[in-house]
Amino acid sequence: GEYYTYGVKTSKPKELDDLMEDLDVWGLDIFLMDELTEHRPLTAVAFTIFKQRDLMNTFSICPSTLINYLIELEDHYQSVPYHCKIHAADVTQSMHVLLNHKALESVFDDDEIFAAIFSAAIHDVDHPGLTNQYLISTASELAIMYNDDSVLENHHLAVAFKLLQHEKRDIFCNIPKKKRQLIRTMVIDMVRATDMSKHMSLLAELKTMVETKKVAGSGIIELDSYQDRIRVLKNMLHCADLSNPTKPLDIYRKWTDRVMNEFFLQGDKESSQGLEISAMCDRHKACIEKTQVGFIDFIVHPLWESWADLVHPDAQDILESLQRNRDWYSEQVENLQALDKT
Ligand SMILES: COc1ccc(-c2ccn(CCC(=O)N3C[C@@H](C)O[C@H](C)C3)n2)cc1OC1CCCC1
Ligand SMILES: [Mg+2]
Ligand SMILES: [Zn+2]
Repeated sequence: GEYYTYGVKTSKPKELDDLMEDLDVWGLDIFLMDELTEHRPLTAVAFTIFKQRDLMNTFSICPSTLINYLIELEDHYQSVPYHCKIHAADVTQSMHVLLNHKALESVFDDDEIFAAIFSAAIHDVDHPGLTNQYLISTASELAIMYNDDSVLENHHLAVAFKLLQHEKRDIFCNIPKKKRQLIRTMVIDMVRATDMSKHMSLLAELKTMVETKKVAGSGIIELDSYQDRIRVLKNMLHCADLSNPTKPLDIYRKWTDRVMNEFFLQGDKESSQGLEISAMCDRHKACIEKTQVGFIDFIVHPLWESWADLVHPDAQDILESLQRNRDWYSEQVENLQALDKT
């Protein structure tokens, strides 16, 4: 058919070739990827990563089955401002870069790499643009289904695995049963760990691993138990999910606009339903810049500082980018405060 090198149609093959040069670069312009792939950023990014990592051969996945699955998966991302298919593509590409850290070289095997990339691609599928707290407070169908426990994250997993149940989409069909179950277990562990309510315990585990880190002479980390290996992978996906503030400022600011839009739409819903408007969801009261400084200081920097310790010195440039962005948003807060005084 018309599928090109990257599994998708494009009217600008040269420009897409150039952009794909940056597939393993932190700060790839995922919004340009969305444009050049005619709004199939997730299919293009995931397919190309699978190809680059030779995962189709390793797991005997036929390209058309992978394309069929990725297109169906991408079509199940809702057109909400933040948790859309571009976010999924962004987290998948970010995961791909983190897996390339020198300190992690040849640490993970093919099963773990496949599970990690697959988890990133599916991790927010069918996200309604509402928070777990909102779904729980409104006794939504999803909250009832999942008994208020990691409601969205369990839903993303169920949708993603259900999409596999069609023979022309089942990318696991040639994987031996035992191995398929191991990969499924790892994927469930990783996606459940993207629930913000798990953040503090995940970070505590990461800090413990840093303190007890065993490093070979080459600087490569030694992880000898499943628990340790999955702990690193869970933190890696959580870092990728919380990577917006570490990207180039113009890209970060687009994500801020989108996440605030999604929060404000929830606030509008809450207001029209006579509910109390959730924190940061009131479009008439939010201070976007101040909230980003707080988000970086209390959540993003502590996490990335620990990650950078674990893979030292591989994430130094990421930390520096985060610091620059924090300073920029902090200056905006000062400018706004100065304005209030005029
Ligand atoms: C660019 O800005 C952000 C980018 C990402 C996040 C963020 C926090 C936790 N995650 C991980 C997924 C998650 O758990 N949730 C549940 C809830 C916190 O909404 C998040 C959106 C998703 N992602 C937050 C961001 O800003 C904060 C939210 C509004 C102002 C400060
Ligand atoms: Mg999520
Ligand atoms: Zn996410």
